[in-house]
Amino acid sequence: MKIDIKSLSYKYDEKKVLHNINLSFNKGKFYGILGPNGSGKTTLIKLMTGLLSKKSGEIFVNNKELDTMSRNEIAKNIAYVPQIFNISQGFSVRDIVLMGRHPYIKRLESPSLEDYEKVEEAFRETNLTGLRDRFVNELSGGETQRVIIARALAQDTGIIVLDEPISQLDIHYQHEIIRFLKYLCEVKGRTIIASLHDINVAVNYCEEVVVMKEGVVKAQGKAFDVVTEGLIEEVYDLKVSIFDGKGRRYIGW
Ligand SMILES: Nc1ncnc2c1ncn2[C@@H]1O[C@H](COP(=O)(O)OP(=O)(O)OP(=O)(O)O)[C@@H](O)[C@H]1O
Repeated sequence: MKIDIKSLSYKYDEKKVLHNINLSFNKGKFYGILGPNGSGKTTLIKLMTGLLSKKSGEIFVNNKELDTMSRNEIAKNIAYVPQIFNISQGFSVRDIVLMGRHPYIKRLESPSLEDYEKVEEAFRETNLTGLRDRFVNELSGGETQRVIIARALAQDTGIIVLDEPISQLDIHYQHEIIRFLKYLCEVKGRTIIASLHDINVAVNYCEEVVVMKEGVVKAQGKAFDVVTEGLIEEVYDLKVSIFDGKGRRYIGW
């Protein structure tokens, strides 16, 4: 399960926001996309999940051009966890997670036994079993984020793309979600791509990072190799110090 991006550029009306992006995301790895506000992370994510249609360049999902894939086909390959999830009143946790099965349920048909089993599995994996009958608009931010991740799991895709999955969470839930994403890569072989604002999390948990600035990929590769004091200063315009200890790397300012 992989995504290959070749010579991708994008503009909103006349404003060019991505410039000649070339990237590959490979099976079973956890990728972090870093970069300052407005550097193009969300735009890139929306293009690779088919939410925005590209204007130049190529995006391949498992060697198939994204443009040639139906919405359903994309949804069977890539699950998307958005940055902001507006939940309509009146949906239970179970309703939302079952929505992950939509690509598999034929029009006018009811969910199958397999659909319900996938939903139950997603509940178990995200520790949501006890919350399944609650209304989603009555949950905390951390619980809501877990519900959206559970929906992505129920979608049963090889690739999960998340836009800032932990930026609204306290450190307990940040840790829980990041560890869970790592487990999905290492144990379940999923490809995880997440935009992240926390450089410390990206460096210590992601196998590879992509660092963007003003719509350009400034660096990509193994997190420990790529994230240097010089690169952070160049990209974020901020002097930082990097410390190593107990097998971890800390970026301080
Ligand atoms: N719908 C839109 N119409 C016009 N310009 C947009 C639109 N969405 C984003 N932009 C612009 O595109 C650029 C990239 O935005 P994008 O949201 O992709 O960045 P980002 O790295 O995800 O930012 P953040 O970290 O703040 O979420 C910014 O200059 C932004 O103002």
